Formats: sequence, C-alpha cells, structure tokens
Amino acid sequence: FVPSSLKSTRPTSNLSMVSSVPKIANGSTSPSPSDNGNREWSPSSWKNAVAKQMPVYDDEEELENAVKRLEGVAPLVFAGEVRSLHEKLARVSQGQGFVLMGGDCAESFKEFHVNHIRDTFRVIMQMALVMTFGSSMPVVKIGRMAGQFAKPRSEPNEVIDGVSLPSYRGDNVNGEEFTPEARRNDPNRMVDAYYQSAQTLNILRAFSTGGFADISRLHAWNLDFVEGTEEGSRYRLFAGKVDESLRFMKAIGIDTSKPDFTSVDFYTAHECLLLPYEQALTRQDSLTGKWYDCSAHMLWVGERTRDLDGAHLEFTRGIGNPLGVKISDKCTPEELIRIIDTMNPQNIPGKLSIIVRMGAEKLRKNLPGLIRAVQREGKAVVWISDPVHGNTRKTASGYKTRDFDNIRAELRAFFDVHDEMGSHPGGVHIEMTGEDVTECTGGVSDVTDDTLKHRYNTACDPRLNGSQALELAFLIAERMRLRTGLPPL
Ligand SMILES: O=C[C@H](O)[C@H](O)COP(=O)(O)O
Ligand SMILES: C=C(OP(=O)(O)O)C(=O)O
Ligand SMILES: [Mn+2]
Repeated sequence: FVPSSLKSTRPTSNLSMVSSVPKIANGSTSPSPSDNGNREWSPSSWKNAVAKQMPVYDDEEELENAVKRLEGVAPLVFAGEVRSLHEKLARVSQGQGFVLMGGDCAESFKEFHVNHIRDTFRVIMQMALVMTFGSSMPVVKIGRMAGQFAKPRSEPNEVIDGVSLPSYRGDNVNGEEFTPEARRNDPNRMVDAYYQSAQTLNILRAFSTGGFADISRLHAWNLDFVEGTEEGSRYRLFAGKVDESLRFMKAIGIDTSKPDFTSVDFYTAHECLLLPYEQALTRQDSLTGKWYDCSAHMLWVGERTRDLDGAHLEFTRGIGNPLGVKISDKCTPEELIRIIDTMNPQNIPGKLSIIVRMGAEKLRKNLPGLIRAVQREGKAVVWISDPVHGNTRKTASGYKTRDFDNIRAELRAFFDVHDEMGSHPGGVHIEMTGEDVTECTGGVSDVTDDTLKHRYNTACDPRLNGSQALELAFLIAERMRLRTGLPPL
C-alpha cells in the first residue's frame, strides 16, 4: 500500500535533495507555489504570520550568519527515508500497526554522550519488541532524538529569589544556567545543535543497521537497573519466547542473519518550533520540486503553537514530511478539522498524526467528539496518545514530576475510547530515557516525591526511566493484543 501522493513521485536518488538551498536571511527567496493548498507557500512564508514562542535575537546580523551557515550544511535525512516513514504511517492510519515515539523532553549539550543515546535506543527497541511480539503488529519506531532541542515555555521569564531572567528555551536557543549570559538567545546555538544532531543520527544509524539491533542479541539488551525489577523478569520471559521462535524459524530453514532480523528502521522527529532552524534545513527535491524539512523525518507542531493563522502551521503546511500536531482539551472538534485541512489538505493517509495529550479524565470527555468529527469528515489520521504532557505536577519541594498511575490511566482511557468509537489507537508518544533517572513517581521503580532528588537530570520535563517505559510497553501490548483477538499475555 502506497499513499497516492507518493505513487506519483518519481524515484529520487538520495542526493537529489541537496540541490537548491533556500536563502532566508535576506528574505530574497522567490516563493514557489506549493501543491499543498492553494495559497502561495515558500520556506519563509511563515514570516508573514505570527510566530508564538519564538526567541527574539538581539543581533540581527549574528542570526543571519548562523542561518547562512545552516543553509550550507548537509541535510540530516533524505527523501527516500521520509517516504518510507510516510508509507508506514499510512498503514497505521488504516489500522495496520502502531507507532512508538520516545525520547528526551529536551536533548541537551551537557547530557550528550553515546551511552545516553545507546540506552534510550535500547529501551525503545525493548519496548518495540514487547509491543510487536505481544500484539503481532508492526511497530513504527521514532526517536524524539537528533533535533529535539527547542522548548515552548509557559512563562517568558523565570524568577528566582526576586531575580527575573528569560526562561530557558532549549539548548539551541539559550543556556539552562540561571545567569544573564546563559539566558541570552544565541543564534550560534542552532549550529551547535545541528552538529550534535548529526552525531546523534550517525550513531543511531550505526545502532540500527550495524548489528546492535540484531534480534538474536536481545538478551544483551538488558539494562542493569531493570534486572532486579518485575519488568525485567517479564522482559526476560518475553526474550525467551522470542528466542524460541527464532530457533523454530532457523529449524524450518529461515535465514535469521538476513537484514530483516538484524537491522531496524529507526526514524527521528522533534517539535517544529524554532522556525529559522527548520527553514534553513528545508531543501527542495530537484526531481519532484517538493520541499522537505531535512532536520528530521517527522515534525510535529506543539499545543502552544498550533494556531490556525500562526507561523507554525504556515511553515508545516508546505513541507513534504509526515507531520504531527499536539491536541489538548482546549481544541474543539471544529478547530481540529480546520487544523487537519490546513496541515493535510489532500487528506493523504499517513501524512498527519493527531497527538492527544489532556489527562485521563478530560480525554474520556473530549476524545469521542474529536474522533466523531474526524470520522464524519472522512479524514485519514493516525491517533497517537501522549500520556505525559497532560499529567505534569509540581511537588512541595518544587520538582516538576508526573505520576506513573496518571500516565497509565490516560493510556487506558485512550484505548477505551478507541474501543468505543471503533477507531484505531495508532500509537504512543512519551518522554523517556534509557537511564535510571528519578523524575517521574510510581511504577515498579517506585520513585517517590522524596527520592526525586536522587537522579533528577532532565533539562525540561520529567522523563520515564527505563523500567517505567517498559512497564508502559507491556500495558500497550496487552491492550493491542485484546484488540487483535489474541488471548491475554
Ligand atoms: O515540553 C513541553 C513544554 O516545553 C514544557 O512542558 C513547558 O514547561 P513549563 O510549563 O515549565 O514552561
Ligand atoms: C512541548 C511539548 O508538548 P506539548 O506541545 O504537548 O505541550 C513536548 O512534547 O515537549
Ligand atoms: Mn515536554
């Protein structure tokens, strides 16, 4: 199955996208019409709309120079990869598969290390294995990685002991440290973020195809700190069953050393927030004339910037990548349909994912109406649950945290509502890390308000640790299993 828009696309060589680099700093790029809607679109047409959450830079020339440098760098992803993700998402929109998106709330310069990337990648692989084996459905694996830097904030300023400074907006904008120097918006950080993303993607590609993801090595994927937990034992039990299946396959003559068994398709995504960066990485495919944002395979627009007449929808409506949009309880069914019409005017399956994040209670109340509107209008979307962003709370001692029970409750509500509505629960989007952090409370790892301080390392929102993430994977596998008519695990 291939989405119709992709069928008509002539095959491109990977190099076809590095041609024609748009100029943006001086606004001299002549807009070329996009086939995505009737209005003229260009990589810089977002500048005519209101861009919320955008850092203001105090030195225009410094910004222009940084953007120029980025216009000259190599794209991080290529058209063929983007299309292969699109095809997989199209299948999910038709009920065949499940999306797993996960990674840090904010990648940081300080936390950058190959072990950090490896551990997150490994937990995503473990989760995917549990979900695929448990549900007998393909799982599309997407990392919130290699570009997830910019953060929208609730407050423009942060006040500590009577001192007010601009809020931290992600390492590609300013620094976390509470000093005027660190909190200055520095456009050169975009260039640093690009190079870090390139390194991250390089090692992710190596992990995906170089043997690390070989399914016969899955016992080696165990994480030390998951070992002693109930999730660890459940995972080992699963790994044993998969091993047995592999031995059976070998016995009947299937070659399990083939790439199907030894490598995985792994994609990247991040919030499309910092538009000068995204614009500079947007390149035109010389064969098809389509524009792609080559900073990631998939981009999503956040809850705070999804205004119909805003810059973020203007930018994303013109790019060929699969898109997502975050939706809270503030979004009405009518508004959702207008967002869909803007971001996916041709109603191409797999093009748009609706990432719902509102907390269990509000979700049970609001999601049915949103699904009903989508069904009535015949829109092809992928429904994804982000069960973390609607469940953030502050502890008495000031830590931002999330309770595992609330996250699990939102995920259950998501599955329940889709069961009632006859629609397909298409995926999950979580903030997680493979490390043994103490940022979210509860779950088998039993973090409490008092122990949050032990390993609270996040640069922004609290992440699930490896065992909490695995626990969610088992829950998802169980629910998907029931839907496919398989007996409980
Ligand atoms: O990751 C999402 C947002 O950037 C984050 O939740 C905002 O957090 P804040 O409410 O502390 O600004
Ligand atoms: C900013 C984020 O989410 P939302 O737009 O849902 O608040 C995020 O995913 O980090
Ligand atoms: Mn977040």
